[in-house]
Amino acid sequence: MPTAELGRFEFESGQAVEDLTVAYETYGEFDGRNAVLVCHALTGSQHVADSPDGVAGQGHGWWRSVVGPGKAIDTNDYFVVCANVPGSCYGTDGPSAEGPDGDPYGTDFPPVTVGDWTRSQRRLLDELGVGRLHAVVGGSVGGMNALDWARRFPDDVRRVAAVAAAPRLDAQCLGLNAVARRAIRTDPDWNGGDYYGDSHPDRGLALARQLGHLMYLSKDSAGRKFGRRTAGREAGGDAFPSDPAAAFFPYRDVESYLDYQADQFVERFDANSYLYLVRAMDDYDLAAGYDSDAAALAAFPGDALVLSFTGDWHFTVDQSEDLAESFRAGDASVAHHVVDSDHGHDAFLVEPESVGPPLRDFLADGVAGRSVTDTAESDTEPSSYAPVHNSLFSG
Ligand SMILES: CC(=O)SCCNC(=O)CCNC(=O)[C@H](O)C(C)(C)COP(=O)(O)OP(=O)(O)OC[C@H]1O[C@@H](n2cnc3c(N)ncnc32)[C@H](O)[C@@H]1OP(=O)(O)O
Ligand SMILES: N[C@@H](CCO)C(=O)O
Repeated sequence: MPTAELGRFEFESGQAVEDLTVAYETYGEFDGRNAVLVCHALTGSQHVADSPDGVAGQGHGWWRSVVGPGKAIDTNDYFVVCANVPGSCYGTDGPSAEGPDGDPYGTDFPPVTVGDWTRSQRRLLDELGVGRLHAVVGGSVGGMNALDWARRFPDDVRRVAAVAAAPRLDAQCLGLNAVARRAIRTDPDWNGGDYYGDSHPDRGLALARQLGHLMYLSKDSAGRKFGRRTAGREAGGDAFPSDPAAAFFPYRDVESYLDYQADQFVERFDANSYLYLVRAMDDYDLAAGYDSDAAALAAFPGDALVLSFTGDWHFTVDQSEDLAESFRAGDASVAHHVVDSDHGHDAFLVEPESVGPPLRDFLADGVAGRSVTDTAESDTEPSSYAPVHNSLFSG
């Protein structure tokens, strides 16, 4: 696994680490003009495409249907770079990494922000000899990371694609994320973040992720996947305490799914990293330090693709339309491409057939790309694309 030692790195919090290690992957050959930075989502890794050496676990590229030889982001044409963000746990320094005293940092690791991710990526690209990027592409909080590039380094990137993203999280998602973090911190095994070498706070992390999964589904996708079906009780994990009355009631398919996903997740992710990265997402505000989103993006002269999904209530089509309007106010050429999908937020991960063509053509020809559509040119009012399910709790 390639890593770069980036030297002293000062975080936006003012705290620093003396020698920041960043784990990254590259795919394809660099020709001086073809570098594409892909920014991963919350719990993703640097392994965006399948690795030729077949790394285990997260080596199974999380966007392998979109990035690779002959894929939409074609590694025969582009030099793709993906780096694990600071605070995460796939080889870049974060709470589970070894600190100066030889023990894991735990919660002594500095708080991280999306801006820290962008600055660490800039430093990594300098190490790799990449100056101006052809494009930055990111999904979900990776899309926020891509927007941060347009704001922070507007002359360093020709094209920016923000997929299933938004300028900031809304109050409902902030609330759910706050509860998710509490689930981790109230697990007795969390122990103030000092649990390495001991029992990990798996139950807290499982609950946090289950809340996350519910945010990434839509009512339609959850209804289609599970309905109200009953699952075999033997399918359930025994991680959580039960009560005698529970035996009278069904253990449902949706519960079984959440238990299964949580079991998988606690095997691959660190609880402190989850706390750190969710906070970074919550904290991100495109307009921070500016009067407005438009002012924050005003210096970006390139092409911008805003790609949203009708079934996504985590980052809504309306938020993407506002973002596109903010780009339109400046010098950027922008297209807001709306995908009609009931998959929910994770549509960007599971619908390569919808995401691939506009991304491919945007990388090739910018907003003039053949498959790229724009709400400003469509007959349909953007608001008519608004997701039906604005609230997790609406009837
Ligand atoms: C960059 C990044 O995003 S990070 C890395 C990838 N992303 C994530 O891990 C995010 C969290 N995961 C997800 O959101 C989704 O699982 C995705 C997006 C990765 C895949 O979505 P889908 O293809 O729709 O798969 P789905 O969510 O239905 O999960 C399928 C798994 O759940 C299991 N499953 C489905 N229904 C049930 C059920 N009722 N009970 C128990 N298990 C179930 C399936 O057997 C399957 O197991 P497998 O993965 O071992 O084969
Ligand atoms: N499900 C993805 C996207 C979250 O926004 C992840 O966990 O990384």
